[in-house]
Amino acid sequence: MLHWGYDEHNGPAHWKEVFPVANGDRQSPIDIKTEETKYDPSLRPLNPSYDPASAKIILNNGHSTSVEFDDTVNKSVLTGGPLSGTYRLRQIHFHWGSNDEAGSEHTVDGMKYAAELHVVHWNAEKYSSFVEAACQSDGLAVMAVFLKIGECNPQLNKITDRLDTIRIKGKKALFTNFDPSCLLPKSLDYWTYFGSLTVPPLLESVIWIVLREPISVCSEQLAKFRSLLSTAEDEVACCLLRNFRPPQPLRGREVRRN
Ligand SMILES: CCN[C@H]1CN(CCOC)S(=O)(=O)c2sc(S(N)(=O)=O)cc21
Ligand SMILES: [Zn+2]
Repeated sequence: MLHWGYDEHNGPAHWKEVFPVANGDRQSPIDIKTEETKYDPSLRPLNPSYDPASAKIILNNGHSTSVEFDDTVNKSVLTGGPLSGTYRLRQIHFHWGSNDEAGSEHTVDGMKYAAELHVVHWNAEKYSSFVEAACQSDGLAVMAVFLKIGECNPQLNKITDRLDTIRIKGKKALFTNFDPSCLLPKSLDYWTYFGSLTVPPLLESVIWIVLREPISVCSEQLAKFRSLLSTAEDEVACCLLRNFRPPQPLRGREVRRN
């Protein structure tokens, strides 16, 4: 396998050839069987607190589009929920499919949403860098938000309207004055479980916080994500039509809810 991706020859079924942890016992995403989730009274309300000035750039890394934040200080953080300590906002990115019927990474009782937003944070209280945190079992906290096909989402336009300036892999553009809270649903009720990155290196260092209420997205907005290229300037252009990993075995893990 050359470089990992989402095509037939380098997609999720091949990742174990280079990243053996792909067959580990705390891999993500998972299918959330709602009847088997366990209410946990010790779970606290989620407390995202983001400063729009932390937003820096919007980027196409060939696998997704991300907004990168200044994580050199505790300006934009997530506390509460299942977390002990302060997790610092690093970046947000999206996963989508080649059609509106699939695209989310987590599924709920087997149901796929059209796309999924990931808000990535790292444990800046215990670890001195993102890279160090990414190798620790409690190093990362990713909040997942489902995107349900329906009305166009005006907040999402802040991102989709900029994608034509970063079509080619590696392209980035200034992107500031953006608070990702504008992409969160009304309710911050969630499921939580211990898992991994859903992209190589698939590190088993993520506390997943999956919001139960979806936000909306329309077909036209999804089409803009699919028009991003997974290829660089000097390569034959190839659209990033899908970039979701399918659900992985639960291996006895518990999914708790607040
Ligand atoms: C487009 C973002 N690609 C990845 C970039 N980083 C990986 C670097 O590993 C040391 S990261 O840790 O910020 C994350 S978390 C993540 S997922 N789908 O599990 O939430 C994907 C990525
Ligand atoms: Zn992701």
